[in-house]
Parts: sequence; C-alpha cells; structure tokens
Amino acid sequence: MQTTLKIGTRGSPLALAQAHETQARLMAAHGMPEQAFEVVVISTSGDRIQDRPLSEAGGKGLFTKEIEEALLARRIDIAVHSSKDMPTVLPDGLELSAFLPREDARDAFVGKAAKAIAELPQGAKVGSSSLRRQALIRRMRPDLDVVMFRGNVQTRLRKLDEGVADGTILAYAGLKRLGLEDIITDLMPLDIFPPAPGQGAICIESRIGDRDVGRMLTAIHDVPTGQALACERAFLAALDGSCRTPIAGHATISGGTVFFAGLIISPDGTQSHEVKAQGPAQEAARIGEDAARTVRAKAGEKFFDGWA
Ligand SMILES: NCc1[nH]cc(CCC(=O)O)c1CC(=O)O
Repeated sequence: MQTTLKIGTRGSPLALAQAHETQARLMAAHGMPEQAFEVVVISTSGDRIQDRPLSEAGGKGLFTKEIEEALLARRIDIAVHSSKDMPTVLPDGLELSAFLPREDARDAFVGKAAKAIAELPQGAKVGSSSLRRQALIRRMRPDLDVVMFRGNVQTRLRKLDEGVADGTILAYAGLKRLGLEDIITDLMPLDIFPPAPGQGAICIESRIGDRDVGRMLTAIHDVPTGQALACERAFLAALDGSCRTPIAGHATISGGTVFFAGLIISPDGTQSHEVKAQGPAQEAARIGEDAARTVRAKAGEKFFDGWA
C-alpha cells in the first residue's frame, strides 16, 4: 500500500494502547515503518455519557457508531476495538476481520478495604456499572453495597482513591495493557466470576472485501482467539445479548477442541443458570449457539422477561 494505513480508535488510554499494539504487530509482521500508519482518534457517544448506565443510554453500539461511520466513509481503513464492547450485529459492509492473541480474560479485583471480595467487611461498597459484575458480586456477597462506577479505567481508579467505594472490578487485560497490573489485589476465578464474552481480546474491524487490508491483517490474526470469540459471540447473539441481560461466556481452544462455559444470571444475583459445552474448534460458532439454546431451556423463557 502506498498511502498510510489509517487506524481508527477511541481516545481513551486503553483504546490508544490497543491501537498502538495493533500498529506494532503490523509493523513487525510486514517489516513496515511507523510512518506507514496513522492512528486516528474518534470520539464516540459512549465516551461522552458518564452519568448513567450504558444499558439505559442505548447499549454497546454507543462506543462503535462514529468509528464505523468513519470506516464506511473511508476516513479510516481499520478500527481497533475491545471485542467485549462490540455488538453482535455489525453495520452492513463491515466485519470483524482479525483478533489479536487473547490476554488473560479474567476479571480483577482492586481492593482498598480488603484484598479480596470475600474479605470485605459487611456492607462494604463495591463500584461497578456492569450488570454482569454487579450480579456476580451480589451472588457472592449479597450483603455488599454495589455502587455505580462509570468512566474509563483511570476515572474509576480515581473514584476508588477518593473513597467512593472500597473496591472495584476491572478486566485484568485492560489493567495489564495500561501497565497497571500492580494495583490488582485479587484475580477472580473463571468459574465463580465468569468474564463477559470477548473480554481480553482485541479485535479489528474492516470493510468487507477490502483485499489490501485483508492481506495485512491475515498476518496478525490469531486463529484460536478467533475461534473462541466465534463461540462466545454466537452464545451472546443467540441469547439476544444486550447490556440489559447479565451474560457471561468464556471459551478456550486446546488441541483443536473448543471448551465453553456460559452463564446467565438475574441482576440481583439470586438466580443463575450455567452451561458447559465442547466440540471441534471449527464448529465454535455452532457450539456457542447450541449452548445458548441449552441454557435458555434450563432457565425458561420467563427468566428473560423479568428485568427487561
Ligand atoms: N467496557 C470497557 C472495557 N472494554 C474492555 C475493557 C477491558 C479490556 C478487555 O476486556 O479486553 C474494558 C474495561 C474493563 O472492563 O475493565
């Protein structure tokens, strides 16, 4: 490509770190110089909403809309995202064309009053605005006071320092990419505190049929991460995943087999249903979809009606 490859991203420190990691991988894979790329920062509606839960403001698409418009208008060539923030349905003409090797998908606890959730004093405050994390915290410790915590990682950590809460849950991957893993006081086990579908995986969105971009991305795409994500995203899509339904799902690939564990939980944490599935990695999406059907049947349709 003669011109520079324009990499679109949100402007948060985490988003920028992910865009720069993508750039570094492309440079290494193709022996390209830094000047062959331009990182284009795009402000999204999601970045501007700080005062209410995203689930009320319109959901996940809020972090991607303006970036996807820039892709379709050819102002950028690729967009770098956290897979977790990606809606299951993309605009016509766009696709998730590559996934970088996944980071540890677990959630991390950053505690002030105690190192672990189990050790927090009765009634302590834990900050989170994720419905999944709120529900999982309540399932573990119904006595805790779950408080709203919005904003980017730095904002949340500042709130913690200001004493707004005694602890918070953040993705290990995000903290690591920001060089902040030292502040983690506990790592949440996958079975007790399963992560959101896509957590820990950086994905790259591009225009369907853009051959030049496709060739560049093939070199940095991680096949097992792509298969794990296909499984998790199919699970989410089949459950009509929105910010309003707490859904967790995590797939790993080993020896050509995908191992999936999924969970749906009521926002108050009192009812939850789990599913485990495995099968050929090439059929990852079908396995995720089947798992959704299984957990839906276990829970019953009423489960989904109660808190919409
Ligand atoms: N919703 C914000 C968001 N989107 C992705 C990550 C973390 C990085 C990742 O999961 O890859 C975060 C922050 C967090 O949950 O702590």
